[in-house]
Amino acid sequence: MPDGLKAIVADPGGAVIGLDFDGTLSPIVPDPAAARIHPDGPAVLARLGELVGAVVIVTGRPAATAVEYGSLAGVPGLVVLGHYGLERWEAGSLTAPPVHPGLERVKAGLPPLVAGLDGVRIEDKERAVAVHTRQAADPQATLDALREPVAALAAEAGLAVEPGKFVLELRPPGMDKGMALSAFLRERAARSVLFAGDDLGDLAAFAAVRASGLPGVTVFSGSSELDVEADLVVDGPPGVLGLLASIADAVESGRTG
Ligand SMILES: O=P(O)(O)OC[C@H]1O[C@H](O[C@H]2O[C@H](CO)[C@@H](O)[C@H](O)[C@H]2O)[C@H](O)[C@@H](O)[C@@H]1O
Repeated sequence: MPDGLKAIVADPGGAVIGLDFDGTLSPIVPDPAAARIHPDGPAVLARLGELVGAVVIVTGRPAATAVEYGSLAGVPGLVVLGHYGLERWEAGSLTAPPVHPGLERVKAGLPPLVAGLDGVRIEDKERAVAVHTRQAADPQATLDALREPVAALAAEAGLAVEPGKFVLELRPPGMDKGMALSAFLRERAARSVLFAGDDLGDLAAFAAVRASGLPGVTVFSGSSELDVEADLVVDGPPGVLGLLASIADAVESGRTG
């Protein structure tokens, strides 16, 4: 067992368990609106929420969408940091900054830019917009063709481009999953940390785990789409949830044994 996991099990009250949503708790599907948490997810997270210091989901989704698609409203103590940390959902309440003024510009500019590109989908997330190519005949070539014009539009609007699995997101700059996780670790005075993710946007959170100076574990939710170095590599959402359940088992057996 990696040292970070041993620290979590030995002192669960000081542990922060950070989790990405899409590709980590929810299997990747062609239509972003059809994504739902793995069936074991809500029960495993509810169990873990009773055992550790905090469970926090750090996602590119709006926080309320992750709560809805994850059936997560009943998870004890859960915090959801949406839009890469711009939004915070906790105990049923959402706090979020005003919508970035550049969003209007990109919402108007994107449809003509993708017109004629079959299978390209625009996801309007209110505080960000995502351009998806997963449903195009050649998702990678379509994504590559869009990189430059999307970057130019984002720059005009004062927005950042966040690349991911067959997606380019245009979102407000100045925040990422690493900054969000680091601030949360300080807020909770964490004594250990685990972060599980599957995509490029999660790398900042992996770096934050390493920079925290805490006993920590990075967990990559593996698939054929991306290869990333982490302390542990598991097989997609079932693998992540299996790992979380085994942490809960170990904590509980430490209490009784
Ligand atoms: O930070 P996350 O929770 O991983 O969210 C990142 C983006 O995930 C979603 O897109 C990804 O999942 C879709 C559903 O499985 C898939 O169709 C798409 O190809 C993936 O890129 C979501 O739609 C975005 O809004 C999230 O920001």
